Amino acid sequence: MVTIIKVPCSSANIGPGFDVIGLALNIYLQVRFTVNSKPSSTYPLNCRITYEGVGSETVPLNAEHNLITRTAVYVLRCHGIRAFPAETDVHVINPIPLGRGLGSSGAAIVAGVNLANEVGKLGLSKARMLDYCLMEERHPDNVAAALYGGFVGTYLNELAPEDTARLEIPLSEVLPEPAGGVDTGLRPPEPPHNIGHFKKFKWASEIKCICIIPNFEVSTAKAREVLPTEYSRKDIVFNMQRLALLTTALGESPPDPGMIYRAMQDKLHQPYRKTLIPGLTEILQSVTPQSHPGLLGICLSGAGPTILALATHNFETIADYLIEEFKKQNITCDWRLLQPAEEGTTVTCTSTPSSLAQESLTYASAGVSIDAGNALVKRIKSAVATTKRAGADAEIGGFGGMLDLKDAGYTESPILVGAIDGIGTKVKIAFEMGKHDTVGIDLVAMNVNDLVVQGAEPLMFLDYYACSKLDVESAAAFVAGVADGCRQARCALVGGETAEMPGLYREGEYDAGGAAVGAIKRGQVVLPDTKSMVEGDVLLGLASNGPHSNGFSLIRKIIERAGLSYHDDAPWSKGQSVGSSLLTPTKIYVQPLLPAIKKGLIKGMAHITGGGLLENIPRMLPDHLAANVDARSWPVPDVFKWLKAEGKIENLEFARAWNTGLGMVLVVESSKYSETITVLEEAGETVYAIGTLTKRSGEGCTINNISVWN
Ligand SMILES: Nc1ncnc2c1ncn2[C@@H]1O[C@H](COP(=O)(O)OP(=O)(O)O)[C@@H](O)[C@H]1O
Ligand SMILES: N[C@@H](CCOP(=O)(O)O)C(=O)O
Repeated sequence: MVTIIKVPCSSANIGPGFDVIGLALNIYLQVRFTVNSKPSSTYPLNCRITYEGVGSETVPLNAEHNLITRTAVYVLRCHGIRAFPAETDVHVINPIPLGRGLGSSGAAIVAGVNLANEVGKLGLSKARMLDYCLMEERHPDNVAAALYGGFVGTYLNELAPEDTARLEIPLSEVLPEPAGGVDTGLRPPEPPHNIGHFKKFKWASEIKCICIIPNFEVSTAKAREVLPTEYSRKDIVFNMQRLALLTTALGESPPDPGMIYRAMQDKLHQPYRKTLIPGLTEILQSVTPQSHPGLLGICLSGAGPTILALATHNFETIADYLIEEFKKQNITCDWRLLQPAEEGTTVTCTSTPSSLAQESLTYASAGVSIDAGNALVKRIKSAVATTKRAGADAEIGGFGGMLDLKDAGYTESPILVGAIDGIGTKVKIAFEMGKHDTVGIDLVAMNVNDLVVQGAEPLMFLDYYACSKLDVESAAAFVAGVADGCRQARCALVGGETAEMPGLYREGEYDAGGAAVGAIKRGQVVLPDTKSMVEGDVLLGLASNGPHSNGFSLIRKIIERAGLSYHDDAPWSKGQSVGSSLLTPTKIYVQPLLPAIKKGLIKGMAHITGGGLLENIPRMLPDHLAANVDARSWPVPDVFKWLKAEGKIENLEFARAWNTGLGMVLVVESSKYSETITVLEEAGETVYAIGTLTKRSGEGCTINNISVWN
């Protein structure tokens, strides 16, 4: 049996709530343990620790020194158990940055108390566990949020003098060096009952947390040493007034930026901590809801140095700006877009086959949440409805999606065309950036662009979203992107599938695919019309949006080899991060192309995806004709120039891996090419005459003057 304890990180104080309020956020410490019955163990306290993630080089793996296991031993000893059962295997997976004000120590302590509760079968209530946590971390904000989840307010009892004395007794009395004393064999002092109290507040779902995480640590202990021991009545009243309003204001939809921004001011801790965090005051004052729409408020996260900016939109712009402000102090930062972890600490057991036979199982216990699936359907209904078109109402919930061809304008039976595709590894950049609302556009684009090259009008779309554990927020953002793509292509999103498959995908990741159906009116030419193509026909190229949705395995390799993070500035695009530039959605060419198709201006089209110009152009040509393309006739976008140079990509490989700046290539009769350009330019396209068709003697596509790419 493997038991998994999952504890969220937390942001404490939220401005005026020093030592009072905490917000659990969705980065989780995981402690997995098994107890393997053995007569004895050679590990200290019978516990073997392995560790992966943040701090793997610094966090001690000796159970007497490690914060998680030391905390667990304290709780066990309070219950007369001197050590872990022989032999306990503890594996820690920690993605929480240490010493940055995101409650890593609070999470470790909560995990330790839960670990003791599980291995010792102590049956402690959460309230009692909070008492134990508070023996180690004396401020309740982080531990209460991590234990209970969500946005919490806390207070500690005023203790009797003897209890205060006991509270002061540090862990060192019960644990051997270096924690302090020798193992006396005595029971350690137990915490008084019900020391900590908490209340959960509402949190408006549109408020997200931008965490700007500087590349240096500030220990919470040090950040408490710089605080005064006494405050003026004026400063205390200042904070209390703001705190009282803030806790309600953050639960109201829509949130009031003016109120929240002012209510997040503080006079009790931030002004004193500026000595530890260069530029803190200036950075906190550098953004307002007026200067940065979407921003609600900004403060130090916990004891810092992380900055917490609450916002409803424009997350990346706000983050980029704050990162630039830190740069002025020569501090580099990482950033994360986080959201509240409502559930708090969870403990799950993965049973071995023999114990599995004993339990009453549920679908949820196997990791599939029907409730989350239902919540997602509710969330996406309105976005899906915006894709309604003639013939389809785009209402989800049925077993199959429908479209009435007659209502869609097809009175005679049309030719139906289907396409199916995925996004590829571009999704991995969405995971890195925590931005899920554009890859759905890529998914639609990859399909509908394939339909339109046949001359078909896209009519309906269905998407497939598969993940390990369904995160309603990111799945809803993904579907909003799909709906956006469908609106651009004017096709109805008539259905889809969300598959939650624990164990199949990595946690926090997903994959997506989709299929589109379109139609060609009876009598209209099906493209490519290879019979009509002749030598001298002109090739037109339509500008792309950079790398569309293929070639990303190579792109990711180049970025990795260049040592860049996706949050770093894009070397090829000022003011944009690597990730946001690469997430630019694939261009959807449907609406600009359909009028030109209807006018009979186009003989054939090639959607430039994997295989690039070299492989895709010949797909639309007859065997006797070849494309002669001049590499000087269109500009290669800066992103491609940088990728080519950084990856030392040879010219022919370049023309095969990516679209080089052209997302679509058209064959047009030479007499119609200027009219076609006019029609396409009027529809907003950038068009280049890139070559002509000639008699084929060898390759189906030759790129001349390719050396301009050197
Ligand atoms: N998962 C963990 N395992 C062991 N020790 C940890 C873990 N997480 C945090 N700690 C300890 O807590 C310290 C950070 O605590 P603290 O200064 O309170 O910062 P934070 O703001 O991250 O809570 C780390 O340097 C480390 O010693
Ligand atoms: N209220 C405490 C919160 C410390 O949080 P951490 O995440 O920095 O440990 C304080 O401000 O000292």
